[in-house]
Amino acid sequence: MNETPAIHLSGLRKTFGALTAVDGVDLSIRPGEVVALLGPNGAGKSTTIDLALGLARPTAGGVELFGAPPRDAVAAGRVGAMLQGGALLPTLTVAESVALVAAAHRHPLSVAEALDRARCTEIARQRVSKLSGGQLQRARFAVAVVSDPDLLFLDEPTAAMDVEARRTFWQSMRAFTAAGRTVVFATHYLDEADEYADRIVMMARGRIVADGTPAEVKAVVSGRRIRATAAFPETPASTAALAALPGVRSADRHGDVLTLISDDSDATLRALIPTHDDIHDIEVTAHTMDEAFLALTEARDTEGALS
Ligand SMILES: Nc1ncnc2c1ncn2[C@@H]1O[C@H](COP(=O)(O)OP(=O)(O)OP(=O)(O)O)[C@@H](O)[C@H]1O
Repeated sequence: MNETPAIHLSGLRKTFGALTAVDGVDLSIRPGEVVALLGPNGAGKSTTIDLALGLARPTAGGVELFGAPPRDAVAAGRVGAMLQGGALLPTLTVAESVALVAAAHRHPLSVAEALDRARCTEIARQRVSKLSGGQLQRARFAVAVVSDPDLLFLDEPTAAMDVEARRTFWQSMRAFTAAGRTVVFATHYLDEADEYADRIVMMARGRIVADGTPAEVKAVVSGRRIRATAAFPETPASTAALAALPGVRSADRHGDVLTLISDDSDATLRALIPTHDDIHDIEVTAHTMDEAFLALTEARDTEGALS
């Protein structure tokens, strides 16, 4: 394929003193892809976005947007962004904020069109200082799309929104991406990434630990933890028998407390209960995202990237 990528990051690194925030990221995103950057706090998502936009200088490695340095793509109005720290002037109305940014671009949308796309028409005359968290995010989205960009970066766009506001936000995003634009959004939420992205790039500790379709990435992180209290004696043979149950990835026992990590908790429980009638207080929980990221980071450290 010889299409120029919308985003090309190669060997990207960023250190802050002794801390490595981005640790050798290679990533190519095609025009039209909607990509979620998924990861826990401190994974390096915001720093990667800042580097991609040319707002921070990499310690090593390179960034190209549409085959050119970020500043060229930004100057050409091809890139929009909604960043975590991006403030709007509190005394302006929403419409004035959008108009101000539109004036800085060569081929902007009309203010009315940008407000409409961001579902901001009814709050157009409100002052920024009076907006709720969700309204403020919509206003920031209107500002990000007024240049009619081909590529949009969104850093945790729904952070301050309730469920309804999130739904409205993603509807306007769908309308934006239906026209073939490229979107990269950072999020902590697997469900949000699953529902709205074509591709999920998972980051942990500054690195990419998984990269694939939502179905592929969900399969990697969807393990369940089964915890139970066991009365039977702890022997190597009893632990090995637990580890051999269907779906079990690992079996661990500390005193009476048994912990199984399973890829198929239903199958594991169906086999466990008939053969172990002396266990009780069974509890099944989803892996937390942090546990999944940790497991992936450790797997990558020992086996190479899971992608
Ligand atoms: N300007 C800075 N100076 C020093 N350290 C920084 C700076 N910016 C980020 N960091 C550190 O780099 C690491 C990565 O931060 P980053 O904000 O990129 O992560 P993130 O994945 O976006 O996290 P979050 O989801 O909390 O926004 C963190 O440990 C953070 O404290």
